[in-house]
Amino acid sequence: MNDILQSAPHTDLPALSLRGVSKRFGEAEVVSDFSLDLYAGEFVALLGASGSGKSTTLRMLAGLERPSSGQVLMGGVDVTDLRPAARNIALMFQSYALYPHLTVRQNIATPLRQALLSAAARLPGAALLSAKTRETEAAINSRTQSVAQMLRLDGLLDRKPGQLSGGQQQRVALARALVRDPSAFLLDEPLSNLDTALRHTTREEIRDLHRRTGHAFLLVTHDQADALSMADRIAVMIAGRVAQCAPAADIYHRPATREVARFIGAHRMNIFSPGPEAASLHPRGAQDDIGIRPEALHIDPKGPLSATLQCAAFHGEETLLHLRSDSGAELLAVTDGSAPLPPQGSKMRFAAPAARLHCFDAATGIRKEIAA
Ligand SMILES: Nc1ncnc2c1ncn2[C@@H]1O[C@H](COP(=O)(O)OP(=O)(O)OP(=O)(O)O)[C@@H](O)[C@H]1O
Repeated sequence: MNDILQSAPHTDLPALSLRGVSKRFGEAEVVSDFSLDLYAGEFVALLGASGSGKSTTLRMLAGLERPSSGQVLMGGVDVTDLRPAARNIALMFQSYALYPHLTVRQNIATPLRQALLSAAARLPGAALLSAKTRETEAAINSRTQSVAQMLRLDGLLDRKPGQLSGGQQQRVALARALVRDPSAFLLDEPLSNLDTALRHTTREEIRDLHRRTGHAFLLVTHDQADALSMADRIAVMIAGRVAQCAPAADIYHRPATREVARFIGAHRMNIFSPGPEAASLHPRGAQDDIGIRPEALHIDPKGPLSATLQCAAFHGEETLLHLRSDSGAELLAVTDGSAPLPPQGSKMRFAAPAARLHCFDAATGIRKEIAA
């Protein structure tokens, strides 16, 4: 009993590892040769477009799906063939599906009751008959109370889910996932049902929970703002493969491939194919692709890049300029929302600091370093 209530031992080995894991459904390989180490205390986000294989990866970690090849390890032990219940992993899905007829206390305690009490001992009144059941119930109650306190739910324990706000329900779901003190915590799009304001507070809460528990957290999301704001490292998944796994700032400033560059960033990176226009930004543009983020371009009458304003979209703090470059490429630039703008159809010129330019091999799309 105490084994389940105690924290997982902290070792130097990763809490969770994927070693060359692939998954095929029929002919289609939806996850290819995926390797990742997740240590206790780390928060990693698996970020990718819909269909890139994120949930399948998470399901293989949780034991809900068997890899076609490769291994899943926990604390260095091969768990590839272990069923979900035998892995000490908490999984939280998009819909947090609380039991509506149970109180918050009962909802949180359910995973422990199922793990620690027999079906007979879970019946109402069973605790009156057996001292052992009473002792287990007391331990479950105390653990429930401490997890509820951690998530600021202790004043709400006797309410039913229907009497809670969306954010409170979310915290109950987190508490229920945490109550068994898992060695890893997997979150599958946990914020997708929340409105914008609640999303911001819940991000903070999950981040805070991670700091306080010291567990290994893996978040699956298609929303880069969620990944950037919560995770220490982001694994960008493109078509079943990890295209890059690095801290958020590295992925933004030094994307490993053209695809990652286009995927990360509030606005899609401008990427020029080799030619005079790319070469006007950097000599390497004669043979390589040159990229520049819209937010790194600035209006400069003497700048090398000339384009025609197609339309401007005002967003308050900033204005998005949709332009067409002289070679006919679409171009996006961001300017200060308070700056006056020329009328549609005007010719404008832009410059970009050399340090903000990105260079990619035109054939493979792989990043090449360029001197600033
Ligand atoms: N049981 C299954 N049988 C066949 N194909 C499947 C199965 N589960 C997933 N797939 C396919 O595998 C691919 C990856 O799906 P997955 O759900 O892992 O992607 P995802 O990145 O999590 O997407 P989303 O963000 O939309 O949930 C998709 O093309 C999906 O249709």
